[in-house]
Amino acid sequence: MAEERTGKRRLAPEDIYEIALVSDAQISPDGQRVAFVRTVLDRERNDYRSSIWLVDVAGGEPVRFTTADARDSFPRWSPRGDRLAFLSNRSGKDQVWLISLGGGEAQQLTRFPEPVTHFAWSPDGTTLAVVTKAETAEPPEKEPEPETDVVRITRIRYRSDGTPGFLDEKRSHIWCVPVDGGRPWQVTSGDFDESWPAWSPSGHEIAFVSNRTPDREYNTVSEIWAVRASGGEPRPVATGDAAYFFKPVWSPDGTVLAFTGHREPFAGSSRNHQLWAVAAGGGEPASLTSALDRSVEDEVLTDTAASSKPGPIWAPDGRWIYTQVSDQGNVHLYRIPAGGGEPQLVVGGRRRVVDFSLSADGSLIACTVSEPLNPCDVIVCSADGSGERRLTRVNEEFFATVELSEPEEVWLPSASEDRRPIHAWIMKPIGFREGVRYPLVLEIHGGPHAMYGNVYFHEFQLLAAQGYAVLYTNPRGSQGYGQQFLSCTRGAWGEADMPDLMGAVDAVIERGYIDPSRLGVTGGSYGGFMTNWVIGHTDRFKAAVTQRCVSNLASFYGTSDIGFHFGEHEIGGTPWEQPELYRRLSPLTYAPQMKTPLLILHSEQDYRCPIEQAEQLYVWLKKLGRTVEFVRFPDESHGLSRSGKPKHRVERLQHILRWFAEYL
Ligand SMILES: CSCC[C@H](NC=O)C(=O)N[C@@H](CO)C(=O)O
Repeated sequence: MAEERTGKRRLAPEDIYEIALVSDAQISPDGQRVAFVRTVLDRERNDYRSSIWLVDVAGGEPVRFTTADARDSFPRWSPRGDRLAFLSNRSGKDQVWLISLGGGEAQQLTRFPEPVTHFAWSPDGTTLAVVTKAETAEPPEKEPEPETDVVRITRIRYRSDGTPGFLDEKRSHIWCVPVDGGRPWQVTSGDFDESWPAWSPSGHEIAFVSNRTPDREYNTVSEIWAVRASGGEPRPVATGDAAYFFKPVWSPDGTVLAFTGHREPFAGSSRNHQLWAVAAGGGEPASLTSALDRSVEDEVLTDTAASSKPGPIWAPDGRWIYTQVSDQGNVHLYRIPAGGGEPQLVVGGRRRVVDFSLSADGSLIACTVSEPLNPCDVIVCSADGSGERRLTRVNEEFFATVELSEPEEVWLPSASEDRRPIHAWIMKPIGFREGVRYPLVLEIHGGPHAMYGNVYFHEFQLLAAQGYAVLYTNPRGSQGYGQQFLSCTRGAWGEADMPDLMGAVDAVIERGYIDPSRLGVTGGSYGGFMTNWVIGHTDRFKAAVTQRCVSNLASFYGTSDIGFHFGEHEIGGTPWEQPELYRRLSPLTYAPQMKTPLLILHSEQDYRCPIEQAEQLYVWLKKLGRTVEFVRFPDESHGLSRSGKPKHRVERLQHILRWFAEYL
């Protein structure tokens, strides 16, 4: 029907292979060109490939600049703009490569035995500050054979989601690597993990992020330190037990350091990240965004994006600091007066500013943006946001062939006593006709401190393509609506937010085109927790899919890589201090009440919400005689839906569609 009307076909799970992802838009110092990363899913190799592309700011077709059959990422212009440094796995592990804008092949700069995870150009363009866990600059002649395969664990942090196996004893440190020959030297050392190097404008010092507190094994502190580029003892800049600081950036005159974060490390993601400034010599940091009541980070969730690492950027005239701000489902670019004052919106609209960069004179900005019907493109505008132009149309051709459902942005009353309006999006099914009543799928986001928003979401579009209406909301606990809304789910998981979800479902049913006997529910991570919670507290849903879920908070405390801090803060105590609270808030407690046919999707290497969470739920429901199925994804982590092997990503989507087709 839809096809007849529009001449377009319906979206399919495998269409993830048709969508190219662009990210990390880096404008050249002279503002003439933008380098960006273009990532595609390689069906044959069941892997990802990415390359660096260039596009003229004046317009024209983007051109592919790096051509290796590899994963190239993180392009960064030399200060003179005559070459690009980037990360590439061409030699096996990610290392720094250099390519001249004048032509010629890329040259490998670093040969560390461990991957390089981040780097920064020195202001004079002679040296790179590089982050790696390597202990030597060159690989050893021969890797020593391990004496045993038995693993001895002595630290509380011994696994980290996304790192297969167990964490090793190596630490991430900063090295300096001369760009035109010469031996690299190690700048920081010791039992600390360093990240995010930022050169002082004079090139004498490097600021960085580390946790150097004595209790660092157990706490979640993140401090700002600085060290002479030649090496030596680092000095504290913004440190101590109340530091939860990231992404340092120097003022152009070198007197001030700005960074993001907050002052309650244990509260983690449940606090807005603010922008702070401190005298570069150290002192008391002052917040520049305390009146904003929003986070200066990108908090939006999607299943269709490549990663980049944007941080605040100080304008060359020293007046402004540019930063992302998460606001009601959008991620906008703001500039914050460095001396204090009203933040100014620079790039707004119903969209997500994924990353951004400034030309050397600060007159031009390049950004990657994402919108509900377009996953990603590169735009350019002036320093105040005026004169915006789109430089790429990466997926225009593909999206001209498929029909998408345009999400309607609405505010719907919560079913809680306060009837608070909850921000939500409704997608009508493809082929929608007046007078017909459709099944509805409620999507619940994770975090809980993240947000859905104005971005393309393949899973939602697929459900709409299969004839479902889709509802997604930002209930209590979500980012983007202020501190009070963000943290009010503490000690009240499920209890505080379920009424918001159910109020939204009721409000959509009232619109008249939903069949109330055909409601489905799904979500991942905390959204999986909530899916379990919801079906344990109501029988209104006819089918459910729980993904990377949590079912038992007491075992989550001991098995998740973040259980002993995130879990403890979010629930409000340890399992031995609050056994009744852990029992009350665990979905498993309500398993006997769960009647909804449930599909459990889980990755076997999920160390965030370990697969034992799914196993417990599966066996309990099976023993209770319920309709339940368990699909396990080998060699995948918590990030399966976003960065898993392409074939598994397609299979995951197919399982979701299959379950709803059968039970909804
Ligand atoms: C419910 S326990 C851990 C939840 C996890 N939070 C932090 O890592 C989570 O909900 N993650 C979300 C958002 O990133 C996800 O979609 O995986």
